[in-house]
Amino acid sequence: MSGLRVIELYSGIGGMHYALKDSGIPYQVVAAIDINPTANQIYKHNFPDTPLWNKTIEGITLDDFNKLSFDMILMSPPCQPFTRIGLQGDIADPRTKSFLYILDLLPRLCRRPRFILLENVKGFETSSARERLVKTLMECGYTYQEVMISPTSVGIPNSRLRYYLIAKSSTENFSTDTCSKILEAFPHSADNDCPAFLNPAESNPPEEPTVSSPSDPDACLTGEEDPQRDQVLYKLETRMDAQRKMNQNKDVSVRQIQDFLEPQIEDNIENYLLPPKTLLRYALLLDIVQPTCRRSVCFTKGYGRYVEGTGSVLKCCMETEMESVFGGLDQYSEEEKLQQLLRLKLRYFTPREVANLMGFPQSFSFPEQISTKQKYRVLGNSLNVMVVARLLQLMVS
Ligand SMILES: C[S@@+](CC[C@H](N)C(=O)[O-])C[C@H]1O[C@@H](n2cnc3c(N)ncnc32)[C@H](O)[C@@H]1O
Repeated sequence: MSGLRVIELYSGIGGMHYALKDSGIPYQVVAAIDINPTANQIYKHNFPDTPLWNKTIEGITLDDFNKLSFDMILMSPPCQPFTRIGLQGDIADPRTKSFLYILDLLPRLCRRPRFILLENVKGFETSSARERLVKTLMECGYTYQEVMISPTSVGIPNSRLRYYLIAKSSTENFSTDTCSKILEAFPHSADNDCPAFLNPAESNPPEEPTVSSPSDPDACLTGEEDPQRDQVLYKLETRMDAQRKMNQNKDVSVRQIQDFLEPQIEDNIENYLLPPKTLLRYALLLDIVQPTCRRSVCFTKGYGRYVEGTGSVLKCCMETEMESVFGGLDQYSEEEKLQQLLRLKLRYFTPREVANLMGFPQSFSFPEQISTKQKYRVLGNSLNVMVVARLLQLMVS
């Protein structure tokens, strides 16, 4: 196949571009489009030869899009309108405007792209934006498959459950079987009896998708059968939380955290140790992992600044047992408490390590002037490169 002409919308730091590279598909990114100056600096630093448009998507005319004559759209529209903890403004949120503009343009393009891949947060699957997307794709004669998947599916010890949609123009040679379910594993894997693509001719109009139990263990906290599930062991953790983490750590199909750590961090560790104030105030809320673990929670853009729910921290002292520190913590004075917590030697993952856990290659780097806070921020907005690479291969094959 000759190189596909690709447009990367909402390009950020180029997660989609790295996924394309990783997929082995011959390609040429003919335009990357984003309005974030920091993300754009990082993108330019890593892909100096790719045309990068610092423009709002809705400010680009149909004519300009036609001139690009592209075969593939890759896009991760802003997720804030769809996040479960957000206001869920959905299509009424101004941040969805550019996405609706793309849906409006698609039927009017002189030459529609052969492939479309979209990434978004869990929550998108029940949105009106998703309904409109699916409706537009069907009207334009695309076959598509939706997938909800986390990087643990590609052996990476990080939870980042995301919604993906892959679509191909029906002029391509595909299976005509239907599958309206949102898959929870890669299409055609042993876990699925669903075919890879949903054919518009045989499918029903878009409706509320069915998602069975979430594949992301961090999102799977029902366990109603266990009467002791809510009993707190230590560190605000219930028996069920502990069991879930233990099961994740036993899954040898997932690599260990230590494979993703920077080798020379000891020289620089002071910059990443959790400060005493954070330890004292938030110790019970931290998600703590150690190098031998096979799990970590999703790194968000607030990592390093906020503690709760922004990403795991690393216990560097292997000799100190968590239970020995957290067991009787509430009986100590503040000073004693701090001494206990310091024994764990807790630190943040470095931006490089977060990038590793998100599947970015070693060739990816940040320009010198980008601060640590900015690095965490743009990484938190990005995606898992290896998951997208796998979906691209499935879409194009
Ligand atoms: C979820 S992030 C995408 C991240 C990207 N896939 C990556 O790997 O870094 C969404 C991006 O969309 C950009 N964005 C939001 N609204 C936009 C618009 N109307 N036009 C262009 N870019 C926009 C933001 O600046 C942000 O970088």
